[in-house]
Amino acid sequence: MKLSELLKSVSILQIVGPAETEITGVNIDSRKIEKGHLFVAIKGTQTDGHKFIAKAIELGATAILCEDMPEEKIESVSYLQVASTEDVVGQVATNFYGNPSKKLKLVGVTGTNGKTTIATLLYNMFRKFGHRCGLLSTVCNYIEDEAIAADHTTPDPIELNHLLHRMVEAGCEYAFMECSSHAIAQKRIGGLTFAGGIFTNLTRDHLDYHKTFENYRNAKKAFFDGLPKEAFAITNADDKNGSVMVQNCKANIKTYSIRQMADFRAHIIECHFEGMYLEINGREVGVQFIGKFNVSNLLAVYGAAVMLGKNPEDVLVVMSTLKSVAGRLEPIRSKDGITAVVDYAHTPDALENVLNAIHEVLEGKEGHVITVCGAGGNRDKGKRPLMAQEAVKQSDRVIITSDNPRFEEPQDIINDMLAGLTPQQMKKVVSIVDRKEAIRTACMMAQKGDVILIAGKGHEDYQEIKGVKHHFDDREVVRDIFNS
Ligand SMILES: CC(=O)N[C@H]1[C@@H](OP(=O)(O)OP(=O)(O)OC[C@H]2O[C@@H](n3ccc(=O)[nH]c3=O)[C@H](O)[C@@H]2O)O[C@H](CO)[C@@H](O)[C@@H]1O[C@H](C)C(=O)N[C@@H](C)C(=O)N[C@H](CCC(=O)O)C(=O)O
Ligand SMILES: Nc1ncnc2c1ncn2[C@@H]1O[C@H](COP(=O)(O)OP(=O)(O)OP(=O)(O)O)[C@@H](O)[C@H]1O
Ligand SMILES: N[C@H](CCC[C@H](N)C(=O)O)C(=O)O
Ligand SMILES: [Mg+2]
Repeated sequence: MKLSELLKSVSILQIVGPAETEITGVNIDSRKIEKGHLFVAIKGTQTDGHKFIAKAIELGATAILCEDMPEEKIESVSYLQVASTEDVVGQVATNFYGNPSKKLKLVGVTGTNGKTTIATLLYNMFRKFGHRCGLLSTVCNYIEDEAIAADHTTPDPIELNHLLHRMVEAGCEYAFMECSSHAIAQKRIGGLTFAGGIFTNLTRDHLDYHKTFENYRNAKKAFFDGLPKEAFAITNADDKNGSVMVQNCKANIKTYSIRQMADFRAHIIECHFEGMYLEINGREVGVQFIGKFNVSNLLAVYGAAVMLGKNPEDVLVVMSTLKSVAGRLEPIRSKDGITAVVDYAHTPDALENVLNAIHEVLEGKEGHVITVCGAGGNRDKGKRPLMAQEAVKQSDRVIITSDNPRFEEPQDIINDMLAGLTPQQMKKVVSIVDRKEAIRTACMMAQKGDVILIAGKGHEDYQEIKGVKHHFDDREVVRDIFNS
């Protein structure tokens, strides 16, 4: 692609070197540069991409997009200066891959919890409607049936546009994606054209990165500020930030609620371990999910499907066939009548909700609740004591253990969690650093009718310790224990 074509709609402050050249690829990481690539130098949280300009050229970069012009320049290389590389990299990536989001109906989901669930259910639903679809999510990316491992919730702008381009090539009509707050703040979704946006909820998470709750909220809001007027924006009227999100949104705004008047409304008629019976906008439907929060998630799915032009009755028929997403309230039963539930709850709010869901189902029955949970290392420390409090509030026994310690000492993380508890609360808590031992202990404590919640890692099949991912899967561990 010609450099001028690649930089369409990008405001360039200065060009040094050849104004036109043929570009074979775009990269923000010097280590991935190949001959003929454009290297985009970005100032990051760990280092400054500008430091790797020389390295990129050595590897074959023929053009450099930067904020600061390097002092030493090479004659054959084009240097293009912009005010903010982060602001324009999305547009450049989109241009390079032929504007794939415009050729798809792209729906983005943002909020603290529920993104993976909603995006995945929409992908499953639209495939059941017979459409070719793509999915970008924390668990895995998909182009129709082809699974492509995901290492971020939202990929970097280059990979993101590459994946969307591959979806277009594969004949996809729809793409559903999660928009993490990091991704929005870092403009990974810059330049994309969305057909719709969904807001789930906003509670505490990622304050290590955003510093204040307000910054975190504004990052999410920026997604809705950027939606075009042709798009729809579906927001959760039950969340106190639901209306803030769409304050400056030009799109067609719709609301959903399980508590008040809204465009999309639902209430629970009946609930058991296998699922719920719901009324959605006046029609009844049986679903294979539990938990009030899943009613909200399903409403968001319903709303988006209707806004994408589907007939409400058909949507409910397909909805009744949808199954829970990997590692989200995934039940595993023992021969002796114990139920383990593996869930990805890794915020105080998610823990509260998941435990609520378990109690809603247990209501009137004998069983106790035993919770196994930890907190991730090198992430928001403030959430740790709050997570322990939530676990203790609604469990009969709690085993505090390790999640992904990353570069922290596991015992330090556990201590941060325990610091949130009173001596009285401590009486129902034990801490066991080794996660497998913690799960085994919970299984030993449990009796017929009890529920063991294993929270935090959901679908993850690894435990990340000091930069190394060791194989670890909560579901596998609990199945082995149940079968032995
Ligand atoms: C804090 C954070 O989000 N960091 C992301 C950010 O990296 P950064 O700003 O720290 O980059 P940096 O390491 O300082 O490097 C600056 C620039 O120099 C470049 N570089 C660096 C080294 C080199 O040799 N050559 C080179 O060119 C880098 O490619 C980069 O462009 O931009 C990178 C490219 O997009 C991301 O890979 C990286 O994700 C890190 C690894 C990460 O762990 N992110 C997590 C927190 C994250 O993004 N999570 C959210 C989900 C959270 C949720 O659950 O909601 C996600 O979307 O996955
Ligand atoms: N609507 C919701 N409200 C509150 N909690 C929820 C909701 N949906 C799911 N959860 C809880 O949050 C956990 C994570 O759900 P999910 O993976 O769908 O969220 P996410 O927003 O994609 O998370 P991440 O930011 O880590 O990608 C679930 O395992 C469940 O415990
Ligand atoms: N995407 C989230 C996932 C957290 C999952 C939990 N298992 C942890 O490691 O903290 C994050 O990176 O904060
Ligand atoms: Mg997710």
